[in-house]
Amino acid sequence: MQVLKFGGSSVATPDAIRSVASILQAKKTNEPLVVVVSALGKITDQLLQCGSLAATGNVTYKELIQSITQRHLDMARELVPVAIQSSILSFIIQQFNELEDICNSVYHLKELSDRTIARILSFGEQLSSHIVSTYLNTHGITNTWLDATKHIVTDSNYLKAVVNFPATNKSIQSVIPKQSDGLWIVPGFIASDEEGRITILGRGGSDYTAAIFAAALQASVLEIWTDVSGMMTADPREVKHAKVISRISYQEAMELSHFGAKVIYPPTLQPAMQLNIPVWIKNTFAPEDHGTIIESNIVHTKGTICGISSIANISLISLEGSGMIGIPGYSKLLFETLASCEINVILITQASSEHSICVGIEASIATKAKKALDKAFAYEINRGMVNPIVVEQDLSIIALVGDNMKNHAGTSGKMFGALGRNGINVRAISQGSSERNISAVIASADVKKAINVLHEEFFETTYKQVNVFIIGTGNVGSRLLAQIKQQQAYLQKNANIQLRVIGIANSRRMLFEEHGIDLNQLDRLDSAEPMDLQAFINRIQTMNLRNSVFVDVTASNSVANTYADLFLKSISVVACNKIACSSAYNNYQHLKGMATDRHTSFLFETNVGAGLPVIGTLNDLLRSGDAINEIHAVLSGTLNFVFNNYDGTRSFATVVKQAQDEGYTEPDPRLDLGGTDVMRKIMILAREAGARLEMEQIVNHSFMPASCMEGSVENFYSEMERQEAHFKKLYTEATANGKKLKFVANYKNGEAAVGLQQIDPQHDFYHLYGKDNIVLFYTNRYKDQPMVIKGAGAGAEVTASGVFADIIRAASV
Ligand SMILES: NC(=O)C1=CN([C@@H]2O[C@H](COP(=O)(O)OP(=O)(O)OC[C@H]3O[C@@H](n4cnc5c(N)ncnc54)[C@H](O)[C@@H]3O)[C@@H](O)[C@H]2O)C=CC1
Ligand SMILES: N[C@@H](CC=O)C(=O)O
Repeated sequence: MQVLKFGGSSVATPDAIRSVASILQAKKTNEPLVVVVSALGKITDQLLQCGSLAATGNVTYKELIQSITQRHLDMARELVPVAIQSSILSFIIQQFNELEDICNSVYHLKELSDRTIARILSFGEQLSSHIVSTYLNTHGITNTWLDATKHIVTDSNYLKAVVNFPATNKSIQSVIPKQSDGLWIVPGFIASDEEGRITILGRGGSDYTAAIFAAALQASVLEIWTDVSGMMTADPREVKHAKVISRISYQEAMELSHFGAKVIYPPTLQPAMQLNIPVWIKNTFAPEDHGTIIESNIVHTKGTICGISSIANISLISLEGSGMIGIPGYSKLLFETLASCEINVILITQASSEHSICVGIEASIATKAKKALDKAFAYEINRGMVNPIVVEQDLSIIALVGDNMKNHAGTSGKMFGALGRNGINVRAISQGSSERNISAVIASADVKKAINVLHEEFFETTYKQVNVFIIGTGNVGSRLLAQIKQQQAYLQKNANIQLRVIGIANSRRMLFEEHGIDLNQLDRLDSAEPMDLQAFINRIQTMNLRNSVFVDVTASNSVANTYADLFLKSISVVACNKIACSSAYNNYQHLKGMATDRHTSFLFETNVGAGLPVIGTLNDLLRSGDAINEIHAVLSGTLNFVFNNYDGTRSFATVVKQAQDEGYTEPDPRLDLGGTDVMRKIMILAREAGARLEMEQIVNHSFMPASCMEGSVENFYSEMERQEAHFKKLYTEATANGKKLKFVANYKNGEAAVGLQQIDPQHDFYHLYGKDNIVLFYTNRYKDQPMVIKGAGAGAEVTASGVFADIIRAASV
């Protein structure tokens, strides 16, 4: 014996009913089949509306009945051959005449009792089951229509009737023999009381009918056919990569369904569950899909949780006060008051300090609850023993569900770690002793992000999604975008990172694409909306995507000033812009502190030495217990290039211009030539090493004539031409001494200085070619021979790759 139930969507259209027929045909079983049918999709709501309109004196119920009649007639005409249509058509018309008579009475009496509602609603299943039965009979699938109202016996609670199981089981067993190959079509949802008055079985009623038949007949399986391929690991409208759960226990299904997975309403499956009858969720429109089997004793081989669910529109009600500690009776009064107002409590937490009790309830009844509780606790509130009730709004519950969580350490750590890293504040937590569910109350605005974060953490072993927002598409930014484009597929395949660029901006335009910008179509930026920095930041925050990384590839002060707002939302920042880290020490520390507090990344490896691993190495030394005592370095790629290439045959200005054209200089090359860029870098290293250093404290022995540094960049170049003799003299003197010119930065004992030096051939800095940088770290462990880091220290390609590495580091946290 098998029982199958087809829901409203499975019988909503003629094609859907044809699919039902194919499914039944494919069964080819010798077992008896009972097929329970819901009303055509949306009909139950419309029938209810007919009753309500009539009861409120609104005559449009007649038009609504007309259109419902038409839908059923059209359905029958399309499905049943013309020659034999007349009997089903007259049945439909007769049923709707009856419905109209009932609604007319409601209209005249302006009275709509529960009994009448039950009667009105019963037409939906009566009609759909007759149409299905007739269609099947006329297409070679012989069946018997069985009136559920004659066999399911209930009390007279018309809208949520309670089944009399002994009478019902006996009646069903008497009409359906266990040993047969018959097929019965049964209307779901409807029953009758002992006087034969129609009753309905409440929410999920057709599932209940099916479960009642399955239990009465001790079916081998109960199949629930619907329009999705089973219960999923998360709501697929929220989580793109949600997967169907192939097997799940009854208890897990209960928990998941309670928390919003609307595929089934498990309480209605209770009769089948009590007898351990497996319940199989299948898709009428994709019958080849496996679906979900709900049964007992599931052994999950993978993972500790089977799904993630959520409930929206929650309010938290808090009862708090020092007068509660150690005094029994507060929770009794709280829950009694809520119960007396028929307020359902969805979640409960109480701290072991007994100082507060917090309950989650439906938001729509929060005001009613507060009023009732303030009244109930008026005495205690007036005496200051407890505070007036606090209601927090705009909240939702998210829950992890899984039998395997029991006695399995680490699930909640993983859950809250992932939420924390993404800046999702948890307002309340609840875990029952069954350890099958961990629930957290969070802001509704964070729900989508939270579910995705958790889904990724627990289910998506394939890859982690990282959402990147880049400002700056110049010299370095354009190379960064090219490198990301080249590596996206590689990262997904080899590093399990799906790196999506969601926003790009420069000083003129900004472009967003929630599902990732196609990096082959970057010219779209030229016609995108005008750049507005605040709007760009707001957009990142409101998109609220998980694993968001902001990348600053500008040299802009205003962009650097946005980092704090980003950290507030736990968004990681990667910057090659040096302004933030070389700003006032307090600001630098504040930003680093914020990033740490928010468990997010602030990475700026390229601030010193471009793509060279300078800051990372320094931090590794410190983390492993070493201390930086001295730093000696050549930190300007531009100046090293200039002094390596200037020999008096071309003007100094021409060589500087070449450095700029090759992408080594700052957007404003005067910062390189005047030494500011090197001052920033040595200060950043000193700060990272633990020194509290400001720019004003660094001594700069500048070699630039003051006149070159005044006015515009144009003036800078023309004045350098005029001062050629000065640069030639510097060069000639050094060469005459057998030395090379290097712009050197030194740090020792909390003091730093930068300046041009003549370097002799024995020095580590002498053989430093092209645009290379070199850094010598003298530490407690590297006393005599320093740790040396050397290599290309400027250039768009290497800098972009350093930024890219920081993005991947931020993504890998
Ligand atoms: N070139 C190199 O070797 C290295 C450069 N860097 C740093 O990289 C950063 C970028 O350098 P480049 O790409 O050479 O500069 P660039 O001048 O070529 O590009 C700067 C980009 O930032 C955009 N931008 C500037 N201000 C903006 C604002 N307020 N809002 C939106 N967009 C804005 C510009 O439109 C442009 O797209 C600089 O901070 C530099 O210090 C760091 C290490 C090495
Ligand atoms: N302009 C800088 C680039 C790297 O920070 C340099 O020349 O070193």
